[in-house]
Amino acid sequence: MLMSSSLKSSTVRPSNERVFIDLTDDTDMEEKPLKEGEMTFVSTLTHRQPSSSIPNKRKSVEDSDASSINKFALHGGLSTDVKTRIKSQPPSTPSPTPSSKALGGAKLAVVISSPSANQREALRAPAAYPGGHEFMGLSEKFYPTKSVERRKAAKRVYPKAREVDRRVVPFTIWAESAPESSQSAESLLRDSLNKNLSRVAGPPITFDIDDERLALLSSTFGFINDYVLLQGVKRVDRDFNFGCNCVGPCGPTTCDCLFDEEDSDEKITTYHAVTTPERRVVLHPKFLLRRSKIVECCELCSCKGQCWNTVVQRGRRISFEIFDTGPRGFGIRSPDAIVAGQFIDRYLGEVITDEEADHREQANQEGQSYLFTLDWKEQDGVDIDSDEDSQEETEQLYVIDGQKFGSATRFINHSCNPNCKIVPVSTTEHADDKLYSLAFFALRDIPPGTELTFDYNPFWDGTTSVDPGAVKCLCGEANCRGQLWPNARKKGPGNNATPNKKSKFKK
Ligand SMILES: C[S@@+](CC[C@H](N)C(=O)[O-])C[C@H]1O[C@@H](n2cnc3c(N)ncnc32)[C@H](O)[C@@H]1O
Repeated sequence: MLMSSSLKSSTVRPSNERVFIDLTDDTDMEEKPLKEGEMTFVSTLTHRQPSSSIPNKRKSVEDSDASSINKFALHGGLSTDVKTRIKSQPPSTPSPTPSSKALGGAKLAVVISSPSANQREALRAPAAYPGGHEFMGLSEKFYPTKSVERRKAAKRVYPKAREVDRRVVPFTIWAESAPESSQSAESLLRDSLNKNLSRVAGPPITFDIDDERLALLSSTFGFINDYVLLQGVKRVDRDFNFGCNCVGPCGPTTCDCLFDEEDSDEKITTYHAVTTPERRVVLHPKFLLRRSKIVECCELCSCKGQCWNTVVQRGRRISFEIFDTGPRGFGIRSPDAIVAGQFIDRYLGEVITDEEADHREQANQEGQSYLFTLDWKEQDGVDIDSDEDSQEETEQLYVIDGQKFGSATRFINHSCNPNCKIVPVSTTEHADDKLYSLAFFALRDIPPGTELTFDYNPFWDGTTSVDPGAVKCLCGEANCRGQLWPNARKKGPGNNATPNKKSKFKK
């Protein structure tokens, strides 16, 4: 940690005294600053003694770059001013954490800014984030540091004041990477990103992006292994789930998990094996032309989820490289050869309600869009007007937001001549019509190093007039439609984004 170079303490403190180091640089504090010398053991950091359970005495930080970096480590992200500082100056050499002896027996507590709404969510669902609390840099214990929160606390509106527990949240970025003074802020952020990636399931994900942009990406995006369900999003009760009752091995045309062909009792085969050296199981060619959902076998099935009909749930098998496409932002390609029908990866992110997605979309009118509505069921031949539950269903749609957390597929750009498509897949939760996987499959053989793309508007009605308010398409294909979505509303890659939420997915 960074404070021992300025560690001056020699005074013996009573063992029950607690010393606070304040890594926030809130400017909304009204309290009188501590007098110089009141706390002698740290000089370059803000420090204070609590006069009650809510911290209220401090002097402002003389922020060093190292404290800024620490702030990043604690928050899992950077404020704009911190980004600027990191860009302009390298961090100073961090030093070891002061021992309790050096503190004269006093207990040490570190104060960080109150977590953001997203960080609070991560605290509630740590399992979904590789590294859990540590990745987010937070423990479940924290003090409110913003004056508005402290005022609420005074009125007992805020939950009981809490403190950061350093035993739960070590300063891992320092302890594990022990950066040299020559290590740039960018490379620290790169290390942090690599650490996040080391916890992501599957083959390697690498980058061909300059250090500065990679650092920014590292500070704004985190890779996850599964959906993160946010407020208002629930899975169906496990008791409602079910599996197949196949006698003997599940058959490619007989398994109960397969849907029937329209107007026939014949089952739709989902996957089949192809003769490659690895004998890959791929999406059946007929299925590439369908809009059907796939229901994979699961542990509740007679096969216990061990048969051929379990591809998406087994996870990604190909490596990715995220690279800079220039005008279309980051894109993604694989160093591996991909065969037609091969599973690529799932689209992941925070799962939010449709209402929350509308708020986020409003707030991000100009930015890139990572929202993806899970509206397959609504489009599954249901006559919305005559369905008595339709109102309820419409209100309860869920949306995946891959902006802050997601998988590498959140970097897949649109093309009017795409080489991938998305298929809705139920893996383990057969009864859950609202929450299922969005799985990318290759539409054709894709040579190594080719950018992966899909059609953001697969149910394009053929209109040739380009909406001037729409996001311009820069795919460069001969059949380019000129726009990503049919109108200025940008709700998501893959969603056709009309306000009445008509979807591309049809069974
Ligand atoms: C899901 S993101 C794709 C990854 C994104 N390029 C990035 O840098 O993170 C969707 C956004 O990428 C951009 N994009 C994707 N395909 C594009 C295309 N064909 N032409 C122009 N922009 C595109 C748009 O800004 C869109 O909102």
